[in-house]
Amino acid sequence: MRSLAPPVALTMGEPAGIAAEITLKAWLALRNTGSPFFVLQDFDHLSDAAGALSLSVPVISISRSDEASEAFNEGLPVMSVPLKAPVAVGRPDPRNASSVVDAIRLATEMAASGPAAALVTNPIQKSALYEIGFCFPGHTEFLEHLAGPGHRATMMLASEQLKVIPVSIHEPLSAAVSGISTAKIVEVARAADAGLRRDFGMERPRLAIAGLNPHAGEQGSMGREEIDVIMPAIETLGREGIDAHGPFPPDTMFTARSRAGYDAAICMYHDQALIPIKTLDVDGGVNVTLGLPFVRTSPDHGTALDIAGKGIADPGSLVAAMRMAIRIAGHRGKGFGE
Ligand SMILES: NC(=O)c1ccc[n+]([C@@H]2O[C@H](COP(=O)([O-])OP(=O)(O)OC[C@H]3O[C@@H](n4cnc5c(N)ncnc54)[C@H](O)[C@@H]3O)[C@@H](O)[C@H]2O)c1
Ligand SMILES: N[C@H](C(=O)O)[C@H](O)COP(=O)(O)O
Repeated sequence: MRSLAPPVALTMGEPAGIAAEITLKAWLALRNTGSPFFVLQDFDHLSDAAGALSLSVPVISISRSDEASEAFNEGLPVMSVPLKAPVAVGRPDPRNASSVVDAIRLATEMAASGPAAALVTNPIQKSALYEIGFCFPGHTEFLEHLAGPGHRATMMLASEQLKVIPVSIHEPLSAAVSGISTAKIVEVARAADAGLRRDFGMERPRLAIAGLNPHAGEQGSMGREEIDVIMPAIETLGREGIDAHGPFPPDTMFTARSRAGYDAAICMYHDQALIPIKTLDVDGGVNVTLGLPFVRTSPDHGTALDIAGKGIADPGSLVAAMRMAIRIAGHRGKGFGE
């Protein structure tokens, strides 16, 4: 099948991790589906990885994104972003960090200006990037910066069974807890509501707002954040016409029965959100950034340095990220059907 829509741009991620392996496997899964993508990666590194892992994937060099759709049925299109140092499996090399960042910048530019329908990012090893002065805790914050003033990035992780949006992202738990405010909860819930309408076609998303404390505070006897901070946010959201309810006890709000009652959970901190979704379906979960002027998704896992080069990496989450990026691009009028 051939697609007339622009291809998806995929970044290289951490070269010492599993990114090349899951990229090659994603091509095997998505070839002939009419959902072309190309990867910004070092050509030789990818070819070597295909050989070392015995994956029968022809790697095709392209210089422009519009060559990708034609090439995709024959092999994996690669727009070369050369690495600076040889890749040692499982051991990130800061000399390659600038290429990792360049790939994100280039792919973002293409997703923002039209040559790519969406941006999908492979996992990065943040510690390796910090060594060259990269000062963002993750893609989410970096992409918000690249999007420019007026854009607020909101992290959502989504699977068939659950969507979660944490109020704070990459900060220590103590700071996340002390930093919870009514204003932040309202801001994130508004972004979730808008993002679910725009990118997922929901008419009136039902948001479940998590509590912070055991038993959602047990009427104030186990913490007062629910009464003093979270409830006022829910009341504000209700006045704005946003369907938000809670605060729900965090230990039971992710059961199958509870999940049937809402479309997305607004969680008070990173792990409250990400533990349930990764536990339920790490191979089908996708990290989506809401609120950007371009579409961005990512697998929900990291660089998996411990299994790099072993041939056992599961490409499921990357494939799900590709499919979700294409669906969102379709909702935004940029994409194509599968
Ligand atoms: N989107 C991103 O860029 C992203 C997301 C999460 C973590 N990270 C980064 O990744 C690095 C490592 O993080 P971590 O160790 O917490 O999490 P991780 O997801 O890399 O690994 C956790 C465990 O899951 C396994 N695993 C991960 N992906 C797998 C796959 N596709 N198939 C089979 N097994 C898989 C790993 O082998 C490991 O045992 C950190 O630097 C972190 O910041 C990046
Ligand atoms: N918080 C994410 C997770 O734990 O899966 C991960 O760090 C990715 O974040 P970015 O998409 O901002 O890189």
